[in-house]
Amino acid sequence: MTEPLIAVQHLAIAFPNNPVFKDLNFTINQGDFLTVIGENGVGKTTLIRALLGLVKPTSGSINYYPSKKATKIGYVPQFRNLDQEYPLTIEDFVGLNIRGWLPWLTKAEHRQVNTAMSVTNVKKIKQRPLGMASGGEKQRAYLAQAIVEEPQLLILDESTASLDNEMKYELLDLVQNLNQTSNITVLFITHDLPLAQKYADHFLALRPGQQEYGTMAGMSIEQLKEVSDV
Ligand SMILES: Nc1ncnc2c1ncn2[C@@H]1O[C@H](COP(=O)(O)OP(=O)(O)OP(=O)(O)O)[C@@H](O)[C@H]1O
Repeated sequence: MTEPLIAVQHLAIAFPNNPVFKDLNFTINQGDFLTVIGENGVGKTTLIRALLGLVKPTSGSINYYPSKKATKIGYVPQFRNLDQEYPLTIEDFVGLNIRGWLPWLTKAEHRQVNTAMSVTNVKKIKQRPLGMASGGEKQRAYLAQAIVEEPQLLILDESTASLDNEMKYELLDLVQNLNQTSNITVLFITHDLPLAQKYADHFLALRPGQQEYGTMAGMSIEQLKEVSDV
C-alpha cells in the first residue's frame, strides 16, 4: 500500500513581484522515485528550500508523515569541483553529517559511516582527501554523506549535472539501489530527461504558473519535453 511521505497542498510562494508558485499540489509517497523537471527559474530550488523549511509559504501547506521531526532529509548538491587542497578525507567528510551529542564519533556512528561508504563504493578510497578524488568519486562521497543518517527522503539537486555520462548512470544506479533495497524515497531534480525517464517512477513537471504530476510509465522523452518545456 502506498503511504504518503510529504503532501504539498495549494502551495503558494511569492518573492517581491515574483509569484513563483500559486497553487502547487502533489504528494511524494514512501518509496517513490520522483523527478522534478522544468526550465531555469521555474522554482525547483525554491521548492526544495520550502521542503527543507528554509522558505515560508505565502499560503498552502506542506505536511510530513508521520511528522516533520521524524522525516529526515538527505541532500546531494550539484557537482562543483572542490579545491584540490580540500583536506578532509572521504571518511571524515561522510562523518560530518552525523549530528551526535559527542564531538567525536561513537562506535555505532563509525559503523553508520562505514555502511554509507560501502553502499556508495567509496570505502576503498576512504583515506583519500576529498579534493583529490575524481568527479564521480566526489559525488559518491556527497551521496554517502547524505545517507549516513538514514534519511527517509533523499534530494538530488541537479547532482548529475557536469558529470560525464558514465558517472551519471553509476551515481543513479546507486541511488536506484538505495531506493529499491532501503526504501529511501528519492526526489531527483534534473534537466536531463533521458535520466529522469530511466530512473524515476513519477514526474512533477513545472512550468510558470502550471504543474503536471503523473506516473512515468509510458512517458516518452518527447512527452516529457512537452510537459516540462525543458
Ligand atoms: N531569495 C529570493 N529572493 C527573490 N527572488 C528569488 C529568491 N530565490 C529565488 N528567486 C526567484 O524565484 C524564481 C525561481 O528560482 P529558483 O532558483 O527556484 O528556480 P530554479 O527552477 O531552481 O532555476 P534553475 O534551474 O536555474 O536552478 C526565480 O525567478 C528567482 O530569481
